[in-house]
Amino acid sequence: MSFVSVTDVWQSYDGRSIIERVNLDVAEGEFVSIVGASGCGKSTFLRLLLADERPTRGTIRIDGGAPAVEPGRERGVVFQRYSVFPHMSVRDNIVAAESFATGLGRFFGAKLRAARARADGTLDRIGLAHVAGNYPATLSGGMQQRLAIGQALTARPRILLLDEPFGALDPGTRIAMHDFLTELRAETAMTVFMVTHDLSEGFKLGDRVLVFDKPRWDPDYPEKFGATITYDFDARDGGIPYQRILEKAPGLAPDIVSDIAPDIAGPA
Ligand SMILES: Nc1ncnc2c1ncn2[C@@H]1O[C@H](COP(=O)(O)OP(=O)(O)OP(=O)(O)O)[C@@H](O)[C@H]1O
Repeated sequence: MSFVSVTDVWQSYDGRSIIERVNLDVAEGEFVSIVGASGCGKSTFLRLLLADERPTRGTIRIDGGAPAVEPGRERGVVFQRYSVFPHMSVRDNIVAAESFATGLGRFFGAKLRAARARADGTLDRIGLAHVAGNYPATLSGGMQQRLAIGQALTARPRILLLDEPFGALDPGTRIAMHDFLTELRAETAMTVFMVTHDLSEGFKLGDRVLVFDKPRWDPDYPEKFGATITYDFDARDGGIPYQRILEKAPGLAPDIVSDIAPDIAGPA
């Protein structure tokens, strides 16, 4: 049985169709990468999974039920820009995230001490124990993003939603973060949805790579039709080498290829 089930989902804003006819079944523990041209509705799709918004049409089911409005234990989320609290120490960032995600309110006394001990366990796991007392501003970009992932994991969510989590990092840090995420995934068996602008990253980390694109196009009214999943590639065991994706998907729009994989795009 699928763990996340998306059936005929549409989303429009003020009559502008953003995504349409999206159908998807994801098993628990799968890692799903999402790519597509800028503005095609990838973040919108994540917000629907997060239940930040309700779809204009269609249904989303997580483990057979409607997604809870409060992400809490079910879903954790990480965005491209660091979402850490700058005025709190690294340890207190984890404590605050836990109290927020679990809806338990601020911790005091023995509960605070216990939460700090749990936070230290999380920091150990994400390699930040040595900077537990520091403020986030003293950390590198990669460390801040690890902290953001640590925050998302405090409530032990079953689904992790990542919106271009490594987009702001330099290439070396990015590769270190790939290793970190791969290890974390092996430990937790989480289901992951990751939006990325990098096809090679999508294939490296994902079990599947979904491409969002507009299959219908009205030149007089470009906003008439929304994007949907036009390809669902198997990326398990490395899948097809991403460089050869055009052999498998000759219909992949050139503007998408030049956006997500400029190294294999043909001349403009
Ligand atoms: N709440 C909203 N109200 C109105 N329009 C919105 C809203 N949220 C998103 N949009 C519009 O929907 C479109 C899709 O946005 P979205 O951020 O989902 O695209 P994206 O594929 O994630 O883009 P990018 O790759 O650039 O991050 C954009 O044109 C955006 O302006």
